[in-house]
Amino acid sequence: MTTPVVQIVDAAAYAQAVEDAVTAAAAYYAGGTSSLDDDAYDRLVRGIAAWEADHPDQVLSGSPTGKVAGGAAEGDVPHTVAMLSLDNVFSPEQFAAWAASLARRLGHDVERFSAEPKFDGLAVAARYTQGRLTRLITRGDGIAGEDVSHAIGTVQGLPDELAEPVTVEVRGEVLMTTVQFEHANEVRTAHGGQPFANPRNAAAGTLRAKDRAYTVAMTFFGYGLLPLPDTDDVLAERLSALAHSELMTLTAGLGVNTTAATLVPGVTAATTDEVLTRVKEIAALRADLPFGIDGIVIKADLAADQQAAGSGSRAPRWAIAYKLPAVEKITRLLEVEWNVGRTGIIAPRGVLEPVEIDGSTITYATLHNPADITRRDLRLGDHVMVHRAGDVIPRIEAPVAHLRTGAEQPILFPQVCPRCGSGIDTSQERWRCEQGRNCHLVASLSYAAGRDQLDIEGLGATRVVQLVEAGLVTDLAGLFALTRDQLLALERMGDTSTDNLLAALAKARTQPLSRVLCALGVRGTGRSMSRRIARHFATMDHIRAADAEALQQVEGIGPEKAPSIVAELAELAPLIDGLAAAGVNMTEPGATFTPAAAEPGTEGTDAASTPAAGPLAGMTVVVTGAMTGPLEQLSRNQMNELIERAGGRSSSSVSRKTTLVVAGDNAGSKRAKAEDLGVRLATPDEFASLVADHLV
Ligand SMILES: NC(=O)c1ccc[n+]([C@@H]2O[C@H](COP(=O)([O-])OP(=O)(O)OC[C@H]3O[C@@H](n4cnc5c(N)ncnc54)[C@H](O)[C@@H]3O)[C@@H](O)[C@H]2O)c1
Ligand SMILES: [Zn+2]
Repeated sequence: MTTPVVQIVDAAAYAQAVEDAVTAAAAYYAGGTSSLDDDAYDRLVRGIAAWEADHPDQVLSGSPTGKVAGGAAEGDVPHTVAMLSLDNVFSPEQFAAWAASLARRLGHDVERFSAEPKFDGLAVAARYTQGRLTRLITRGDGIAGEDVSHAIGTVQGLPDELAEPVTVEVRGEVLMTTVQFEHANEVRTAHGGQPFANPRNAAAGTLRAKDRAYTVAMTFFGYGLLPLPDTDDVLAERLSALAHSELMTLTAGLGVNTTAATLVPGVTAATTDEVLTRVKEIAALRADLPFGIDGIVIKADLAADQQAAGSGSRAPRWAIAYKLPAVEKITRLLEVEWNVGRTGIIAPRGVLEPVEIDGSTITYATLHNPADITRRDLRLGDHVMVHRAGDVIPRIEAPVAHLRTGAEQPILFPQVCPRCGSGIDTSQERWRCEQGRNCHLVASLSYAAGRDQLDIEGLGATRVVQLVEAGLVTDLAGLFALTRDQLLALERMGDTSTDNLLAALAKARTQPLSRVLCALGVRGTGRSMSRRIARHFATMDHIRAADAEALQQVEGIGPEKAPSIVAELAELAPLIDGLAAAGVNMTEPGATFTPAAAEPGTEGTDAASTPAAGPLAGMTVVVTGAMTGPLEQLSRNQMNELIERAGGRSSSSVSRKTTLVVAGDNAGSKRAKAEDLGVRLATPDEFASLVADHLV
């Protein structure tokens, strides 16, 4: 898996690319505030390298290629032995080619490899004098680094004192575990600071920061042990002769954290195949690790092989980084949705500008709870670092705060349950609908009682909650079994309200089939689809008898929707039976069912061609603007019902297929479009007289 490179077309583009890369690297190493994610940076640098390979005489001296830290970092504490970077491979083939070239250089196969995780943090050298930690130095440009000794004491795994009073340098990676990162951002934002975009940036920024009002913990993993000028000769000689794996055992023995303490300890391997097996194992465990890794480091284990191979100016020849696909990308947070789970938990979910991570396009990411959003100071429109590893649901790691423009908006939290409209229990971090598991029932009953469905006046959300909480209703059919006494026993239900509700329920029983069907809330059957189905099949029995193929006779139902409607109706069978038993109407007035012709798909089998009678027969009608006169009280849905009762088809957009546009007051673009296309226009009054016989 190789990430495609950025294509550089000419010298000007090359110069720009170099400038962009140097700026990004400087920001990255200085405080973790690059505007590029690693993948974007790596593609840029590979593009630069590709161009330089073709134009060796035009390489700019500022180019990041071939330099430690892209030439962007420096320092004034010289390293005793250069602290280099690593070359990369991305596939088994590239790894095999590297091993083969190393073997050629050595004159024999590598005696033994070591393989260990490549920690995604930053390299430091920790100098111990007679067992005491005296100095902490960054990698810098590889030759000299920056003194960050102020961080001593905040890095777990790097003891102040070793188990033995030896003078040595331990090299390794400082990082933040996921938990340390979340804590660091919480503390930081609580102090009015901006959150770090990811653990690596957080570690880089924290390690270099001096005089902060607060301290946050980091973690160290050692992967190198070498003598210092003051190390006694015996030890110095011993360290220079030990294999990498032996040095690691020694390091752990001195009390320093190493890979041995992780789920993915370093191992040795005799062959490249064994190495590749280990690479796969580590890759598979990546998502479960409590810290980030971006690859596997493979080293020639024996000191003799290392010494024979030597090092280049940027990287040793005896080690290679087998890079794993990037799991982090920067994208934008467009919206936050609030979804209600089965148990009533109201969970936020981020809607992202689609971004590809490791071959999948990511459009959503989990956000845990409202407190989490506040803690991380997330805003709508923010650039965010999105993390996705393995099959784990993508998560927003943090905002990329330094990319803010000021146009970002606060994320609004819901005031009521977004599904059923009840109150929200905010006493815990995870918000929950006060209805808990009943939330869904309250929502579906409220929907069924709505104006465009059964239109049950007096049955608002509050009353539904009351009925559900009193245990009087457990499904839609239960509404029709409510007795006068039961209702009277409820709080705030007097004689009048009770009678009104019972009358509204009696009226609801007589609603046309289209509205009953809509009230069931079958996915994919909103108002207009319910009307089309009801007009096509005329009775609930015909609908229930229809298979997926028969359902596809209805305009707008395709091969995907049909089976899911059939399945959902089958699931709803007991409820539909209950409604029928409660006396709810199951027929569509004015509609007759004509079974489809034997050959499906031929002329005359779709709903539109079911010969419809009425003044609007064969017409497609669009309503726009405010209705007046006899139509004034009608909702859009009721207007559409009227159109269909009168034999027409209702539509919401004007096209060449539109036959009539009913344009009321303040009709805007639809009216203009109708005029453009020469579609017939009618005022609400003209239309009312046209369909007078069908007005109820
Ligand atoms: N986003 C940006 O703008 C930006 C800018 C510059 C660099 N970067 C990123 O930094 C990386 C390149 O930086 P680099 O030169 O520091 O190299 P690197 O991180 O790819 O590899 C070398 C480093 O790996 C580390 N390492 C981790 N585990 C190790 C182990 N077990 N053994 C030995 N070394 C181990 C050491 O710190 C070593 O210096 C790239 O991934 C690049 O994307 C990003
Ligand atoms: Zn709810």
